[in-house]
Amino acid sequence: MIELDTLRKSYGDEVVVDDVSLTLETGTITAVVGTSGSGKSTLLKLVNRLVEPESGTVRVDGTDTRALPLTELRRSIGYVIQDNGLFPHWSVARNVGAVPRLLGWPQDEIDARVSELLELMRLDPERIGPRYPHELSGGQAQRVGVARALAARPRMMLMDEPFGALDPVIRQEARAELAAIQRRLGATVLLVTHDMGEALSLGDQIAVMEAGRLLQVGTPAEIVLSPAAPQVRALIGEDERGFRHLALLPLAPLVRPNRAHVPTGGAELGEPLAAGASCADALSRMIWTGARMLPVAGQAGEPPGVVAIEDVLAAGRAGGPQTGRSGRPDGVGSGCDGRRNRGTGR
Ligand SMILES: Nc1ncnc2c1ncn2[C@@H]1O[C@H](COP(=O)(O)OP(=O)(O)OP(=O)(O)O)[C@@H](O)[C@H]1O
Repeated sequence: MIELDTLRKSYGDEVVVDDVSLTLETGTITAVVGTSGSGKSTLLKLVNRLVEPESGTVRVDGTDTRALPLTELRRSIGYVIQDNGLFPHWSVARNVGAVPRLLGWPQDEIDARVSELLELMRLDPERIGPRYPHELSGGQAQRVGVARALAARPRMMLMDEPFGALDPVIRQEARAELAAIQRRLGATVLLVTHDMGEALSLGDQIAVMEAGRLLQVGTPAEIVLSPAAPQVRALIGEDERGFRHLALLPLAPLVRPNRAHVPTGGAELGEPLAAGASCADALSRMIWTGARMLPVAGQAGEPPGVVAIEDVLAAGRAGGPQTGRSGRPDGVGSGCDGRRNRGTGR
């Protein structure tokens, strides 16, 4: 667990981080969102002590980070910054292997890890490994930056707009990949993003910042259903709340047996929706095809079923009969069980 306890930092007479307290549970992703200049990056830098707080404490598993040697602290925390921060005179492979090398890993293990991570990031180790950062596109350099941060399997990751330079398709894949890696490593992640959709799809917890202060901390469902301030409402987008809510809701609880004999796929309806799809995915397909009922693939050995537009709309309605404040179901058939629907957020 990482605890930020009343952290404060000023530059001149501007208080950039204003008594911020936040707990990051082990193995979770906390997404920090907020307007430009609200202090998000500075908050991240206070955690790995790239910036020292004027007052307040950061504790990692109960230990005040000031009690740890700075190099040990930094090596134990993966750090990804927007402009990737790669060493320009080092090859990609050397950049990715930097922390394992500092930690004294044997060279063959470093080489294997570098190849594994580059492949994970869809970068050909043979072709891209020997290149220098200036020979990469912005998106490739950003993926190398993420690979480097993951290299020594850190238990903590600080990520500052890690996907900003990626095109939408690769960004979606990179998000899904991050979620999978994070689950596998059980890492604790603090992620800064401008993109509310990214925050909602990746975050177990969302922290909204404004002028150095935390306006609201909550689950994605709490932020969407009960924004605590007009600024939070604005970040969500008044007219996007319905879709944002639907993107958080897994479709599975709404699936009925296929008694209506809806065709399972075909050119008109497309492939059946994946068992792990969100309610937003279903509604989007319904709008596009004009179908009011769609086939859904079965979960692990279950037969395929169908989903009806009425159920999707009812599940997405804020304050509707099925939706509680925390996003947990109050009744049978609700699609809103508060579970994050990672990787399909928009
Ligand atoms: N080293 C510094 N010296 C002086 N002022 C700074 C310094 N670093 C940040 N600031 C100021 O602190 C405020 C918060 O900056 P920060 O980078 O933390 O915001 P942010 O929310 O991450 O912004 P963005 O979303 O635009 O990246 C800004 O007004 C910025 O100008």
